[in-house]
Amino acid sequence: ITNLVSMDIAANALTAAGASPAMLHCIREIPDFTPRCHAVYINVGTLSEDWLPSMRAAASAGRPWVLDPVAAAASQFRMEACLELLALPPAVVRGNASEILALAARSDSSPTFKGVDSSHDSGEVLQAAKALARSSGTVVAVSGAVDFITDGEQVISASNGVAMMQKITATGCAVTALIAAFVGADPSDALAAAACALAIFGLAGEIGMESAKGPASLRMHLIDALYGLDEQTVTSGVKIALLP
Ligand SMILES: Nc1ncnc2c1ncn2[C@@H]1O[C@H](COP(=O)(O)OP(=O)(O)OP(=O)(O)O)[C@@H](O)[C@H]1O
Ligand SMILES: Cc1ncsc1CCO
Ligand SMILES: [Mg+2]
Repeated sequence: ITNLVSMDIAANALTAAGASPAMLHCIREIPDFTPRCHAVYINVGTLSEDWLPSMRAAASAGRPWVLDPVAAAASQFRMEACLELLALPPAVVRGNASEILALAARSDSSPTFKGVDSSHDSGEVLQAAKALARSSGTVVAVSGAVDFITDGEQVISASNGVAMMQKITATGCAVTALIAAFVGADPSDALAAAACALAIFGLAGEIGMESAKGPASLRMHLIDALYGLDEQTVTSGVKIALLP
């Protein structure tokens, strides 16, 4: 269940990576469909009163699930929805630095709020991410120039990616969808799944950037690169480290 802006890029990124996405958000369909998924992805980017009950039901369907708290501080309604969903709890929550900071502070009143874009660097909010992971019992992933992934104790950094990825709308939403696919593939280790998905998506961005002329062609080449990845390219290209 993802926002209307991200549906296309998220479904195409997932399909290119070998997953099998299906997007639906009608409350009448959730009880039949969701129990048959390997993993559920919920993204509040274009939240509405109609969709929230579907999100609740999908998050409670007993499948591993992943939350993208897009612009969590946009409104009181959205912050309360995010905190309610977080309590269900997801296997992973992935946001940009401002989103993770707002969730950790449970606050929708940041003076630096910039909508769906971040006004903080990922490294600045590492302590908030660890605190959020501990208080909600979930893996927290903060994206940025360096992605940080933590369960509240261990912290993994993933340093792949190119800055131009921020100029394509909904790349964050797409990488959270990929995290859900990786969690579906191995629900026993959400920390590793999230770190691998972020590193591999960033690597696809690096490879795509070799042929791109700007954001629109990067979007195309990133999806092509995801499709073309093989084990050798991944194992030699990912930059993942366990922080001391
Ligand atoms: N400066 C950067 N250098 C390298 N990679 C980056 C940089 N900024 C973001 N990325 C990568 O871009 C992807 C999207 O992260 P970002 O933090 O921009 O998400 P977001 O703000 O939630 O995006 P959106 O709301 O548009 O979906 C991630 O894979 C991240 O690693
Ligand atoms: C631009 C935008 N607005 C709501 S969701 C979204 C996609 C990036 O998060
Ligand atoms: Mg986002």
